[in-house]
Amino acid sequence: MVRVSVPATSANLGPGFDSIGLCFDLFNVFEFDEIDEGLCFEGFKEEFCNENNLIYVSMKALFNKIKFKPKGVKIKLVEQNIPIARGLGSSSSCIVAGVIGANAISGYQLSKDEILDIAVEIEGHPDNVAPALLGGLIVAALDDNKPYYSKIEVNKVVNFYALIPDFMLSTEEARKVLPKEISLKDGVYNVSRAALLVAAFAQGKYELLKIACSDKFHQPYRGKLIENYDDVMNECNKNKALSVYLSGAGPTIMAISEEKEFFKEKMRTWLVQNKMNWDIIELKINNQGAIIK
Ligand SMILES: Nc1ncnc2c1ncn2[C@@H]1O[C@H](COP(=O)(O)OP(=O)(O)OP(=O)(O)O)[C@@H](O)[C@H]1O
Ligand SMILES: N[C@@H](CCO)C(=O)O
Repeated sequence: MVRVSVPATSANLGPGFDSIGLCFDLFNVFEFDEIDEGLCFEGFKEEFCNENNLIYVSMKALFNKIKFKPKGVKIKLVEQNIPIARGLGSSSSCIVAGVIGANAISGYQLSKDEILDIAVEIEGHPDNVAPALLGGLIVAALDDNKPYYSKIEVNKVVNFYALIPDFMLSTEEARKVLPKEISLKDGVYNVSRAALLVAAFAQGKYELLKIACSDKFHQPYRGKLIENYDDVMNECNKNKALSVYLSGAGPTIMAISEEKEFFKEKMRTWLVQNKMNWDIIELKINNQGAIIK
């Protein structure tokens, strides 16, 4: 049996659409076994117990690549801590776990970079699967669909608060509302901020995040899909967040704050007063990425 633990991620970080992502200490845990025959699921909701299960699809991608035929496969969901379709990388946790689990079952034939290539091919963009696999802050670009990346270990502490609504927003739906083209002005706005964001994390200059985390590529369009989006963003800013951005494809809104309990308690009280059934959790950066236990 192989046990794989895959962390949550927050992609885009504002301006880094499809290219920047950060890894957090919140894990989904899976177990993999080669069995005598068939496909067996344990611990999953009924809707995921079939051949379309993203973990199984990801396993098959690796098996096909190396031409390995398992007799049968058992996949167990041991812990699901990453909420589904909330912008915290639940799909990349499944993809990364599946590819790692299949690599283990078939005798560890592929390297981490080869695992990443397969995971990116399945997800279509690298900004969730790369930090989930490798940890830290990942900056990545695709060239001919192959990912090229650089990892920054983030060691200077800053507090991240995920404000998680009680409704889902799938990445598929959230990509449908994006514009096909962007203006040069918006391009310059995002390119300059994405570069500033990476430098701010590399040098621990978090005071730059206020400017660096803003975006014109996706947030203005996706914000309209999220009830209370503007109110939550404004309230985080009122409570002196260093920065606020839409995590991944949303609907989770991520606030970065130098304040600790004060920020969390103020926001929690405000959510209750406004009868909004959102959760707020503190997340710590994880520099390690997915592990086999
Ligand atoms: N435990 C699970 N078992 C099977 N499939 C899962 C599981 N968790 C997530 N998924 C798959 O991932 C999909 C959600 O992925 P989606 O990309 O929409 O959101 P996300 O990955 O949570 O957020 P984001 O990509 O914005 O960070 C689900 O519809 C399902 O297909
Ligand atoms: N970069 C992706 C992240 C979600 O998977 C998006 O914003 O659609």
